[in-house]
Amino acid sequence: MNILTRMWDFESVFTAARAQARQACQPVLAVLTFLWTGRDPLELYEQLESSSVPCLYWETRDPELTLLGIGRTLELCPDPGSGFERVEQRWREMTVAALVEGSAAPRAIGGFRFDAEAVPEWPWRQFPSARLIVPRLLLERTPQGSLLVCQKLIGVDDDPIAEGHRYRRDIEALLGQGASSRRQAKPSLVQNQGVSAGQWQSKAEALIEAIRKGRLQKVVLARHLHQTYSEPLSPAAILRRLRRSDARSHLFAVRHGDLCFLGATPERLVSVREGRVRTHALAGTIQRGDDPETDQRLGQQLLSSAKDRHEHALVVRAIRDALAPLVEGLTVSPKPVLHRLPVMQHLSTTIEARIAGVNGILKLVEVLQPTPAVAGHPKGEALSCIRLHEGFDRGWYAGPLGWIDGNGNGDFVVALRSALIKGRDCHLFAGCGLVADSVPEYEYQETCLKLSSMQEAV
Ligand SMILES: C=C(O[C@@H]1C=C(C(=O)O)C=C[C@H]1O)C(=O)O
Repeated sequence: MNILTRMWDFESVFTAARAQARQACQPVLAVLTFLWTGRDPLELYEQLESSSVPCLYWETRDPELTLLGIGRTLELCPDPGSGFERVEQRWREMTVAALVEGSAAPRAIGGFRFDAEAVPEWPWRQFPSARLIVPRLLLERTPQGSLLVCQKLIGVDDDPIAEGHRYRRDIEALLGQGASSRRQAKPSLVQNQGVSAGQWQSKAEALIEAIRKGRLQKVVLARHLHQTYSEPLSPAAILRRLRRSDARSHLFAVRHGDLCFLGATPERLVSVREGRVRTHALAGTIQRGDDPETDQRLGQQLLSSAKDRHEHALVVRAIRDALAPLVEGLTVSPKPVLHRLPVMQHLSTTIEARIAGVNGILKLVEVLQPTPAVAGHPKGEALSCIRLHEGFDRGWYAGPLGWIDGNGNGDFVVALRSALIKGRDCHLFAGCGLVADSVPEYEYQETCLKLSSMQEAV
């Protein structure tokens, strides 16, 4: 049984928030925190799978943090054309004026499409282009313990007593959720659709030719597989399998109606904690070996591959150049190291800095996204190439996904090794960087490797 070890008085906090809202003539965000002991947030996520409440799941490594957002008190959406800056400003104003009871700062979670300028197409048409949600209830778990955070925007005409009752009822319902009983057997694959290896490789060949002619230096060409399974798919069961198979990647799931976008990505776009900015360039890939010697040899091969080092260096340079005007004390590790995952290994270079001036994490996300690791270089040419030649809408695949809090902290990953799920349908995405020395056949094999971790888990 879960225990709320301290019960705040919702009604008096909401009454105070309403008084504040009336004085300011605008709604005030009230945030109340309780200690929470008990169930794994992923189990709760599974319980909520059949409900229609918006749900967001997030589980990162280094540092370890699990978030389960349930419901929505408000949504922050970038206005078309104004980028993330307005959103950041709105969030800052709202959190400065928030009434916070307890230790947790207000927090919003969400993500954005890979390409804000491309028109959403099937299978993404029903999925929002951008969505930063301030969840009504937020479970936060760190190695230090768990908290239940209640976030409510109180307007000048709200009834604090009725709102308080509503929260109590919702928390009781959450506490009353029984342990999961339906451990689903893996459904079997019925249909698999996507462009053939030959078609994809000819496309890659044409793009490599364009690179050789100097039209651009790198482009990331992706694949979209549409699979149909024998039974409706359970995002929670997939997350559970991903968590078991890959201890290094960051898990995420965003549900919208009957669609769920989820995955386990190895790539962090950027994190900010107490002003400290951390990111890495992740590009250059080779498979893992079946035994330690082969594994070691393959790792060395990747580290000494001129083609992969070039592909990687473009990413390092672009991240450094994008961050430089917004940070101070920028440091880049002198050379890449191996980032080892269960079926493949990547080159990774750590980049760190301190945030400068009034810049916030959304500003950093805006200038970084998409990096050449997932788009190419130069950015404009690479995006045009993708729009023209890739042949499908990436939607949220390879886009930024993460959270921001009221203390200026935040963490965004690049939504790779991911899938969009709807009932029995599963859309899988994976890509790879093409440079002048790329060989289409090897690149195709690389996309198969990248698709395999998610395919295994579905
Ligand atoms: C584009 C993907 O991965 C990216 C491309 C990589 C590469 O080309 O070597 C490596 C890691 C990621 O930055 C993907 O997983 O779909």
